[in-house]
This record gives sequence, structure tokens and C-alpha cells, in this order.
Amino acid sequence: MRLVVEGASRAFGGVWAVRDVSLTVEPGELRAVIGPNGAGKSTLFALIGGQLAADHGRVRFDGDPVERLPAHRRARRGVSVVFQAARVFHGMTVLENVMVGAHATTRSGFLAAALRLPAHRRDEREIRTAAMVCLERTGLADWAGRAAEELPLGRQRSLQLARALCARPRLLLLDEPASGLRAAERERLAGLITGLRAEGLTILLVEHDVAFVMRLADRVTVLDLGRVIAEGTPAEVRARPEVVAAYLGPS
Ligand SMILES: Nc1ncnc2c1ncn2[C@@H]1O[C@H](COP(=O)(O)OP(=O)(O)OP(=O)(O)O)[C@@H](O)[C@H]1O
Repeated sequence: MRLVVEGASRAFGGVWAVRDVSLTVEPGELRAVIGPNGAGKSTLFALIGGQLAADHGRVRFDGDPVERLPAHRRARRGVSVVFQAARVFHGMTVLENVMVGAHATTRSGFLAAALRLPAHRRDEREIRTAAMVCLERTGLADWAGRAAEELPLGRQRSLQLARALCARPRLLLLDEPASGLRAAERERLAGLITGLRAEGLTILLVEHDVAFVMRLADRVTVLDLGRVIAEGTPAEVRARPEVVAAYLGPS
């Protein structure tokens, strides 16, 4: 999917969290958004996913304006969000948590499910199979029958990613996926993200760990005080004096 943000702005209590931000992410690109605390990264992310409405500006998915659509309708257009805070459904197994992600895309829909029509039972089987594939990809297959809340943090993050993938997104938004993860978990995540990108998924990654994003991203957008202060390849961005001043510091 091609993502275009045009002049997006959002204020809280008269203070701009995101101000006149424009960016274009090409299909299949892995774009990182970095910047100091309070730069507006999470706000921008929510303006794209639809969790927040913009005060001004446009968001386009493959050319179509979506800025007036609520989050669930943007999800149906192919965007999946993995939030930083672990959000797993307690009282459900790991497999059931992932199956929830696929229900949005089933053909038979709610009525068939309620009446337990054959189409629904076939969908259930398909969903279970698809969910297992997502669990295998994220290294969670062995945990499928466990209660989701028993998973350690790193695995809960993987579970959210598995659930997002099960909705078969065309644009994946990852909010600080590496935060709180141990080195080995970080490596596994980096490998998984690289694999998704290789398959042509468009990915927007908000992350504090600069080394992590510089290694993975095709291009990097740097925010400071709600504005874009630089954009380019990791090497270009790292060399920009304003980025060093605002964020990276001299090396
Ligand atoms: N719901 C909100 N209500 C009021 N102010 C908010 C809200 N969300 C964000 N802000 C403010 O908007 C600005 C941008 O915040 P945002 O969380 O988008 O930055 P960030 O770059 O994601 O920061 P961090 O790296 O700390 O997560 C900050 O000044 C923040 O205090």
C-alpha cells in the first residue's frame, strides 16, 4: 500500500503535537519515524491508524482519503496496528487471541457465525489454520494452547504482531516494537520485520532504539516538536547536523 500524509496537524490544549507533517511511504517500503520524547511520533501514528482525528490535513491509502474514517474502517482498508502497550486478551489462549485478528476478514460474517452455518464452520477452520501459520511465523506455535497472559513481555509483543498479521494487512504500523525486549528477542523481531518487508508489506515503524531502526529502515523520518526536521536514508539522516543537534548527539 502507498501511504501519503499531507499537512497533518493535531493540537492538544492549544499545543501542536503534530504540525503540518507530510510524508509518503511507497509500497513495500520500511519507513522508520524517530525523534526525541514528545516529538509527536505516537500522535502521528494514531492519525494514520485512525485512533485520533487530525485537526487539518489528509491521510491517503493508495490515493483514497481516509482521514475521516474511524480506526476500524481504516483497518478494513488494510492497515494493522501493533501498539506499544501489550494488549492481549486475558482468559483466552494464544491461538484464540490471534484468531480474533482474522475474524474481521472472514467472508461469512456475523450472521453466519451466530446461526453456525456451514460457511461459518468452514471459516472457523480456515481462521484456525491461518492463525497457526501466523503463530509459526512469530515463533509462538509451541505456545498456542497457553493462556495469553502467561506469556513473557517479548512473547506478548510477538502475539500482537501475529494477530496483526492474521488480518492480512497491506500497511503495518509498529509502535516501539523493540521497547522492553531483551537482546535475543530484539534480534528475532528484527528478523521477522525484515522478512515481512521482503514479502512486500509496507511498514511504518516508530522506535526509540536508533541502532535498531537504522539497520532495518529503507528511509527515516525525523520529527522534533511536531515537525519533520529531516528525511532520507539512514546514512543521510545520520549525517544531518539538525538531527545530531536535536536527537542523536555527536558520536
Ligand atoms: N492525549 C493527549 N493529551 C494531551 N497531550 C498529548 C496527548 N498525546 C500527546 N500529547 C502531547 O503531544 C506531544 C507529542 O506527544 P507524542 O506522544 O505524540 O510524542 P512521542 O514522540 O510519541 O513521544 P514519546 O517518544 O515520549 O512516546 C507531547 O507534548 C505530548 O505531551
